[in-house]
Amino acid sequence: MNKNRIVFTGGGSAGHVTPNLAMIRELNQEEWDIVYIGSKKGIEKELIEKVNIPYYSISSGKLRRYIDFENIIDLFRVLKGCMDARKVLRKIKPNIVFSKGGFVSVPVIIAAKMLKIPIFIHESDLTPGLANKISQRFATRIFTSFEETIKYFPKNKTTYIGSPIRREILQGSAAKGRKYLNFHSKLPILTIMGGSLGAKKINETIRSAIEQLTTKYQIVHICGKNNTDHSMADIEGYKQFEYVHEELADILAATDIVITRGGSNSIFEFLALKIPMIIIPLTLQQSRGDQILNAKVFEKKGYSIMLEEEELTTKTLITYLDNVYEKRHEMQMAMNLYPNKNALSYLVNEIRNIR
Ligand SMILES: CC(=O)N[C@H]1[C@@H](OP(=O)(O)OP(=O)(O)OC[C@H]2O[C@@H](n3ccc(=O)[nH]c3=O)[C@H](O)[C@@H]2O)O[C@H](CO)[C@@H](O)[C@@H]1O
Repeated sequence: MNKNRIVFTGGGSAGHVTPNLAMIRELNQEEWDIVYIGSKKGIEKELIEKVNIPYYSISSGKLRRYIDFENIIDLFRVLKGCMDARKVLRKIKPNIVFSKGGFVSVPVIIAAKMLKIPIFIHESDLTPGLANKISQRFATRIFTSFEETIKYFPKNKTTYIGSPIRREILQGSAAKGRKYLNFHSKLPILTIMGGSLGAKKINETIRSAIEQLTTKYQIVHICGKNNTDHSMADIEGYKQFEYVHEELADILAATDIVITRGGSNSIFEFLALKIPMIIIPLTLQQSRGDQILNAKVFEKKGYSIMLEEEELTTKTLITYLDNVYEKRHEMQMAMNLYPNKNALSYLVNEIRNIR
C-alpha cells in the first residue's frame, strides 16, 4: 500500500510542538509516513526524538519586530532555511505540510508554497504570532484555538476548532500522580508551571513564600531548564522539576490548583482538566502581549484569575491563591460549560481528507 506523507513543523518552545505531538500520535503510522522539520537546537528536537520519527533540521533565524543588526544575519539564516526546507520537501514529496508556528516554521511554509504542497496552520494564541502572520497568506487552511482569533485571518480559509490537546494528558491517574510525587491526600496539590521555558520571577516568589505555602499545599514546581534549587531539595511537600514529560498527565490529574504562564496550550489543557488557574502572563516587556490577552479571555469566562507579574509578591501570591481555592468549585462550574470541540479529531480528519 502506498503511504501518504505528512511533514510537521513548528518549534522554539514546547507550545509550538505539543499540538504536533498530539497529531503525530493520532495519525495511523501504517497509513502515514510522518516527518518533522525543526531547528538544529530547539526544544522540538528533544521532544520529537521521543516519538521516533525522522527529524530534519534546517537553518533558522529569529524574527523580530524591531530594528536590529542581528536581523540582517537572521534574514540570511531564514533564506538558508528556505533552501534547506526545499531540499527536504523535494525529497519527501509530502501530501501536506502542517505547521504549528514558531520561527522555524516560516522557511518550511515558504518552501512548501513554492512546491505547491497544501499547507495547514494552527494558531494557538488569541492574536496571531509573527510566524503565522507571515504564513497565513501561503496557507491552504488556518485553524484557531480561540473563537476570537478568526477575525485576524482570511475568512474563507479559517476555522475555529479549539486546542488540539494530547490525548494522554487527559488520561492521567491522580493516585499514580500522588505516588510518583510521594504526596499524601491530606493537603491539596498546587502545581506551578512557568511555561515550557520556566519563569524567573515566579520561581523566586514561590521560593520566598515556600514556608507559608507548604502549610496549606503540597507543591509541584516545574521551573524550567537549569532552574531547580538544590538547596531546597529536602523540603517536605515541595518537588521541583526542570520539565516533566510523560508523568505530567498523572501530576495534573492529582493537581487541585495551578499557577501558570498564559501559554495557550497549557491553559487549554488545564481548562480541559478543569483545574482552577492563576495565570501570570508574560509582560509586555517580555513579549508581544499575547499571553495577557489569553489570560483576560479566560478570566472573563470565569476559568481563572489573572495576576500581572508587576503585581506579583509573596503577599499577592498568597491572597490570590486563597481566593482561587475558595472559588474553585465556582470556577469548575464555569469550565463545565466550555464546549469541548475535540480539535484533535477534527484536525486529523481534515488532514485525512486532503490526501
Ligand atoms: C515564551 C513564549 O514564546 N511563549 C509562548 C509559547 O509558550 P509555551 O511554549 O510555554 O507554550 P504553551 O504554554 O502554549 O505550551 C507548553 C506545552 O508544553 C507542555 N509542557 C510544559 C512544561 C512541562 O514540564 N511539560 C510539558 O509537557 C504543556 O503541557 C504544553 O502542552 O507558545 C504559546 C503558544 O503559542 C504562547 O502562548 C506563549 O506565549
